[in-house]
Amino acid sequence: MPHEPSESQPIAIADVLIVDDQPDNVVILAEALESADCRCRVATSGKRALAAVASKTPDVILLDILMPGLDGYEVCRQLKSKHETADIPVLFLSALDEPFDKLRAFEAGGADYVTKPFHIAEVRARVQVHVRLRRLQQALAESSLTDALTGLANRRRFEEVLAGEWGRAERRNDTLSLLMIDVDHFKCFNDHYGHVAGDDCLRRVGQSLQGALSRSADFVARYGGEEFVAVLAGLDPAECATQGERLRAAVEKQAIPHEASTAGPVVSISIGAATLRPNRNRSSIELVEAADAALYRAKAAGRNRVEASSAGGN
Ligand SMILES: Nc1nc2c(ncn2[C@@H]2O[C@H](COP(=O)(O)OP(=O)(O)OP(=O)(O)O)[C@@H](O)[C@H]2O)c(=O)[nH]1
Repeated sequence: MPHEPSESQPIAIADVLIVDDQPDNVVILAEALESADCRCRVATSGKRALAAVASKTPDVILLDILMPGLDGYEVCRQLKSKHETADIPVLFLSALDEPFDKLRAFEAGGADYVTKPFHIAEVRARVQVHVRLRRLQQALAESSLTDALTGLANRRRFEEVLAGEWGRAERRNDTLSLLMIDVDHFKCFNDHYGHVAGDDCLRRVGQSLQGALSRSADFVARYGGEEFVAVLAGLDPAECATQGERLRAAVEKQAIPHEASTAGPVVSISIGAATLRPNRNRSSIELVEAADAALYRAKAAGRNRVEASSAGGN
């Protein structure tokens, strides 16, 4: 369960970027915020602010509007137009106090607006609210991509990773492999040992799979139910089958008793392995279907084995 910051908890140190060309404002803000669990960085122009964000993503940005060169509105617009920086809350701090100015700030993507001369306690309180909301948003984003039972990536995350890796492999003219993994006779396991034991078994299988993948780029997810999936880049079909065999052996080595299985005395998995070289005439669905067909053959051939797709790596 992701940690959700609450009202009563102090927030962890927050990284705040102060963007203002007036040194006096910067000093007052930095002093007040650093005494309130914030680490402040300073940028004295719009251009420098964009560079500071690119080098390290802050939790909140305090942004002046009237600055030489890029003004605050434009800085905010540029941040909001990029996927990596779009979610950083921007709190405008400006001497402009007409409703029209404030509206422009919100239209540019601002999350809040404080007029100068500001009351420092108010700025501090608003920063804390935005840090808390940002942390909550990050925790929610994380949990929406995580499988609650096993802690592995979930199907949604898998779809994202597969699309990303497919594109990357296509650009590099590299191969992409998929392992479709299914626990053998899992219905019998549940019937024999109960669903709580079944859940524990799925957790342990997930851990084994994760632990057996050696390269940092290798990816494993729970596909759904008792099915898991792994995405591996840059392997030929034989290497992919070898990785599949590592996973199969890792689960078998856990030696989780499965008296009701006809595939063996312990919990085992069947794996369908497929490797393709992505190009623009192909879709990743082809890879999933090839691995799925190979998994079907692994089941039909007696389970507890790896079957490679006949599609090959080209
Ligand atoms: N305990 C538990 N069981 C689950 C979960 N998700 C799916 N299952 C069970 O997994 C079982 C899958 O059964 P089947 O699809 O018939 O497959 P199987 O018994 O593994 O048979 P084969 O795949 O042919 O070896 C069903 O009984 C589901 O209820 C879960 O999160 N926890």
